[in-house]
Amino acid sequence: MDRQLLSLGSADKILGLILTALRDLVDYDLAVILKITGANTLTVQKALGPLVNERIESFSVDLNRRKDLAHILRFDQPYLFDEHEEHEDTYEDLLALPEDHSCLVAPLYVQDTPIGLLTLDHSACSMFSPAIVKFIGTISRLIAVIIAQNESSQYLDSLRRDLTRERNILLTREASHFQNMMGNSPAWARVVDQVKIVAESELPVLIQGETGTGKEQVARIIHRLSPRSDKPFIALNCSALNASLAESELFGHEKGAFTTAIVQRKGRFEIADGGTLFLDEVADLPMEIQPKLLRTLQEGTFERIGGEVTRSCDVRIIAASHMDLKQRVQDGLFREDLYYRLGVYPLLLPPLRQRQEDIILLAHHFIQKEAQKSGTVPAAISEETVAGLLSYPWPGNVRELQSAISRAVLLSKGNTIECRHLGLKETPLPAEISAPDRPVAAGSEPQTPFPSMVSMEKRHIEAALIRTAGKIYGENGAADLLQMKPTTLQSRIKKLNINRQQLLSS
Ligand SMILES: Nc1ncnc2c1ncn2[C@@H]1O[C@H](COP(=O)(O)OP(=O)(O)OP(=O)(O)O)[C@@H](O)[C@H]1O
Repeated sequence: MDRQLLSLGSADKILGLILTALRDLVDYDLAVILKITGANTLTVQKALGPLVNERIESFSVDLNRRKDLAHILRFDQPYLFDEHEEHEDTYEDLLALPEDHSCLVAPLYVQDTPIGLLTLDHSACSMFSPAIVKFIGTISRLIAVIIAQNESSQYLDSLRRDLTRERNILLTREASHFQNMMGNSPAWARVVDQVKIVAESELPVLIQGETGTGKEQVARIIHRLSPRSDKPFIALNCSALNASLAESELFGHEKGAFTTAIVQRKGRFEIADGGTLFLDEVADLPMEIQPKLLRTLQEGTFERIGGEVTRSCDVRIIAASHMDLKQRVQDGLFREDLYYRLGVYPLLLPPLRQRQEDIILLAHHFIQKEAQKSGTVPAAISEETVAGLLSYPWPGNVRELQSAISRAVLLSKGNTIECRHLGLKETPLPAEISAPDRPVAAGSEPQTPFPSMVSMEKRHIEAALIRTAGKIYGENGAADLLQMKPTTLQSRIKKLNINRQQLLSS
């Protein structure tokens, strides 16, 4: 549509255009469009012509009092006042009109409903011929449609604004859910996408990933983004639970059910009713209890230990494991049917070494958190430290990085963090989940080339640019973050062929 048409804007502007155009066709001294508003009141929307004054522009009249106007409004046709007929002036003496003048009033109808009035006045007599009256009859129908159309588009506009506001609130809320789960790498972006999708559903989710990759955090975010967010999120760590303890934790017990059951206790299923139950380290759940869990998941019912009442519950299950659960099934340590029940939506969290772009980002995030805690300026990190962080395999993933940074901030005593402050030791990687990704033992054939310093520097600068949304200069700019001169940073960006636009849109 024509941009000018779209920007016509307010009703006042549109009605002004209509009355101006009308004046080219019909000679008038005053043309007024009034609208029926609220409690049977006619209110001036727009007035034009030499006789306009401020009082006319703010004029409104109660139709219960003005029976003459109410009567005219009952019929969808213009009414021309007889010039010699005694009639009450529409604008109740606000106009200085001679005794004999021309006055035409046309109701504005949308289908069968009157929505307002168009009045035309002229100081001279006999200005409105029958042809003009007929023409005004037609034009008033068009004016009515335009007014109604404008109102509905304003209504749609306000709805759109409300929806946008609502969407922004939701997005901010969603963004705040992810704010402690940092990451810009493609691998992490895929996790975030999946989390958003699965959160809206009721599907059971099985989160797998090495230790410290953020499984519990992700489970909490799924719950917070789900329709169950106002109901409880209850977590149970299944490791180190024997069968009877696991049963009691899951389903509760009645008083006296066993020697130590001195009081009755609800289980996690009962407490989580309506919400989400997070079964952490589910691979460790004793075999004996697995059929009972399966039954509850299938039927939504359970009994407390020592209880006879069958209770029902409505619980969404999110399970997590740092072990490969399928392998546990193959090893005969986990029931296959339960595995399929829990793993309807599998979510694999990438290890930190597969999120190279995030390592420096997370390191800065944790440095900042430390600085916030101690009320000091965030520590800087040396280039050697950056290379060290990027080449380390991070068997303990984000948790290990977080601990390394906390330690380094302490040891560096407010100075630049050096590699030695991190205290990283080469450790074998966990075998369970990331077999294809294990590091190459010294002396054996490397699977992937060791990253060069130049590629590390490029990644580091890219991470800083992503973090500052491409800003180089000034406070909180990438140069500030990297503690280098902005001009030096710019020349490095050029030299390393970093395309800021591409980087930020990817
Ligand atoms: N993307 C991330 N951004 C910021 N912090 C993170 C991120 N991922 C994990 N963390 C932090 O790392 C720590 C470990 O996360 P979490 O406990 O969720 O991991 P996990 O996979 O459940 O660990 P485990 O297997 O040992 O139970 C937490 O302090 C968490 O806040």
